[in-house]
Amino acid sequence: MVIMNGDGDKYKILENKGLRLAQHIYTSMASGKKTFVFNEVSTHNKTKDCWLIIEGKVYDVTPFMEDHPGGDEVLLAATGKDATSDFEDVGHSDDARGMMDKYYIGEIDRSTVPLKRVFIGKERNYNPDDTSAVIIKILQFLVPLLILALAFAVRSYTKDNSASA
Ligand code: HEM
Repeated sequence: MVIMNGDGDKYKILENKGLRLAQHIYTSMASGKKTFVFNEVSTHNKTKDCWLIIEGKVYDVTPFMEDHPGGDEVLLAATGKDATSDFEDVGHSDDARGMMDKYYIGEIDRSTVPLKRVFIGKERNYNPDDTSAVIIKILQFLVPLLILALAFAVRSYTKDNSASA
């Protein structure tokens, strides 16, 4: 099953021992550059050696760290994971996106990226034609009516009896 979040990102839902995991589906195409595995990219997480994964591509932003307008700390904090949503959430300009090519070093092997847990809500068995719910509603009216009718019957029975006595 494939779902889409509010930002238009697509996720493939995988079931694993009752746990639902969502794997980000990237729209970018492989480009013939080197393909890295996640563990390799993750080791580049220092001030003088910083690689990022954004939309399925790997960027070596080491030379850009000092000049990054958002600071080097945010870049470091975005290492060791898929930084796509971090990058998107900031709302980077077209200029910023244009700069990315300079730092692009290859693709990430998507199957090696740890799955991200996303909350997709509880499944509800909502059924507008739920007959049991309709029966309960009818019973809610009928039961008090039956009790009332029974009370009247008992009352008129005892009245008749006392009148004939
Ligand atoms: C190759 C990767 C990146 C490039 C080339 C880049 C470039 C830029 C540029 C040019 C700006 C100035 C504002 C703009 O033009 O949008 C900026 C701002 C910023 N960036 Fe990045 N960025 C990158 C990755 C990231 C990542 C992964 C984060 C993590 C959250 C991040 C966080 C920020 C923040 C917080 C600002 C400051 C926004 C503000 O104060 O308005 N950037 N970036």
